[in-house]
Amino acid sequence: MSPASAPPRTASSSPRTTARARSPSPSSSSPNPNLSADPLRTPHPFHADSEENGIVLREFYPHEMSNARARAYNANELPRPIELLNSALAETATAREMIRVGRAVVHWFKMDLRTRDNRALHMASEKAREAGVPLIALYILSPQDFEAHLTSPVRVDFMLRTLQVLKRDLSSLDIPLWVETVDKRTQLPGRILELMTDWGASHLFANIEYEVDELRREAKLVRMLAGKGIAVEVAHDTCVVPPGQLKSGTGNQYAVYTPWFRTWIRFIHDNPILLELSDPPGRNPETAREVFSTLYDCDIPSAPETKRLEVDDAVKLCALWPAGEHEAAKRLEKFCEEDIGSYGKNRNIPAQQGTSSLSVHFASGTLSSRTAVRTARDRNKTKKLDGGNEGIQTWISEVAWRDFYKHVLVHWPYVCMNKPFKPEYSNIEWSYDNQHFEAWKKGLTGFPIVDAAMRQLHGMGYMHNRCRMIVASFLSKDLLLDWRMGERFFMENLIDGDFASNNGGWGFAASVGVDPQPYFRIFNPLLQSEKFDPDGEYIRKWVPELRGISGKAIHDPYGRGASDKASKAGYPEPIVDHKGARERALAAYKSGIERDI
Ligand SMILES: Cc1cc2nc3c(=O)[nH]c(=O)nc-3n(C[C@H](O)[C@H](O)[C@H](O)COP(=O)(O)OP(=O)(O)OC[C@H]3O[C@@H](n4cnc5c(N)ncnc54)[C@H](O)[C@@H]3O)c2cc1C
Repeated sequence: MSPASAPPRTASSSPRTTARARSPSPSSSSPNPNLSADPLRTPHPFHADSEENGIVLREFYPHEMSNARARAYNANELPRPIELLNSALAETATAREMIRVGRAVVHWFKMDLRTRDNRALHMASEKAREAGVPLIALYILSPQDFEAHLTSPVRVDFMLRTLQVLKRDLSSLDIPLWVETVDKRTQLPGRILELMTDWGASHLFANIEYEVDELRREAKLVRMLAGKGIAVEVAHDTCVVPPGQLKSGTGNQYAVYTPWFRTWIRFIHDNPILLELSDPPGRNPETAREVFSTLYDCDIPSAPETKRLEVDDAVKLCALWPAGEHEAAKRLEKFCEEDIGSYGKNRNIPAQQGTSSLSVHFASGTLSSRTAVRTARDRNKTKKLDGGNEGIQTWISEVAWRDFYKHVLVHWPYVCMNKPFKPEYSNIEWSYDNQHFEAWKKGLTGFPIVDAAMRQLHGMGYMHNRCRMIVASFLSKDLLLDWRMGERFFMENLIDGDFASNNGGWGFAASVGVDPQPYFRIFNPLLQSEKFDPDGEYIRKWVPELRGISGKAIHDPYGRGASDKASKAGYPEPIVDHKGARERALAAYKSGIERDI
């Protein structure tokens, strides 16, 4: 669910909270900053200026980890958070085995908000069934976690709507869903212990979340509860292949996708159980409603104030993104029925509905990637993931990216600490030009494809993958802005915000992640626009100022003889010259990487 955490911010920068700043109307005048203007150089939170105990201090936690500490992880000199959890499980294994089932078994829902094909929920249900006791479902809402993890208001709204669906589904099986808000995130383990004790429950089941905070918290919880005679049992669920399973020929974790993907496929072929789907929970014993009567009419809370949507936005988003696992299943079915065959051809064209739009469901756990891969595979004429229909193969390879970035996060946990994958990339000198950042955020850069994409984000809480790459490359290469500002802004605004995928995507586009290619991977926004939005359909949809411009000028109105129309409509001139910006970026990357540290 989250990276290493940050403390609550004073104000939400989300465009859709009740205190939001609206996207400009087509006719409104824009700041239109350009490179020659004197830029505002207000210090930004990511602008480091002091160092203490090897950690670069920044205004907001998480601090960037020092290069020395990151290298210590790479040299296997520091235990990774997953290892802390594994040690806690190993050390308590005997004690946990001896714990007899109490009056109930509990499943703790986190980012796995579904009943179907949910590994830990299935284990919990089986445990309860074998012992003939009720299963209780628990969800703990932590506003501090939302702040710390930069969860967007659209995402919070989606999760709360999903909880309503989940509550109904569980209730139809006589399983109560107890939802509680915990003010301070540090109180969460203690509160779980209190609830388990009150309910007389002996076993807590949960799926593993792979972010640093969560792994550390779960390791503590396993030990703390074992000491009180309560067993915590965890399951790998969110990835098709659990992190840590795939090693290169030299026994190392892969940092490059293509060889990793080949091994991922082979591993699944060798372990078909990975695509076996778990049954949903069974019905609770009839006595459950009597014994735990107070747990059945628990209300789903509304969003914390800083994460609340305006009413009109809430209505719009509810229609755009219907919540819950049934919607996910319907969407998956429709995509596999109608679109997957042409996915390879259409997936890069943002004006088309060529992709599945399932990321919101993966991120909230209303759909498992196992179910997705299995469903797609079952449509194919072969059981091999790398054979048969090309569209199916390509889509499965995209779902695999999600696994890949989680594997990366688990092995190199310092990417959670605002750290580039290669420590030496920390030396690149970024810009903190606020006018540029504002223009990028608002979709007023004067680069139509960039502006369309940013406005899609504001309008839908979502952006097409091709456009995510374009705007991320534009921010980090053309504007040379610190990529972490963009990464954060995405998390604060995406409905499918997922730490590992977002961090991986930004790492790819800004060349600070695994397999960085700074000297080759600099997107030309104009060429991208012409190639992937050839008729300008996507641009016209999201940038109404440009609707009156026809032909190729849509991609570059000021460079292609449509200046009058564009400026009359209030559309800004380009804030940078791409060619010059490219040279500047190359020089900055080169000098940063080569600087000795
Ligand atoms: C800068 C940047 C930031 C991103 N941030 C996120 C994020 O916060 N959350 C998120 O889920 N995805 C993120 N992505 C990946 C990708 O853009 C989205 O997953 C995709 O656009 C979702 O649309 P879809 O469901 O229609 O995808 P489809 O094309 O239908 O793909 C199916 C699924 O495969 C997975 N997938 C596809 N491409 C990627 C990828 N490049 N990386 C990881 N998983 C992938 C997703 O789970 C997606 O739902 C980011 C990409 C970039 C370049």
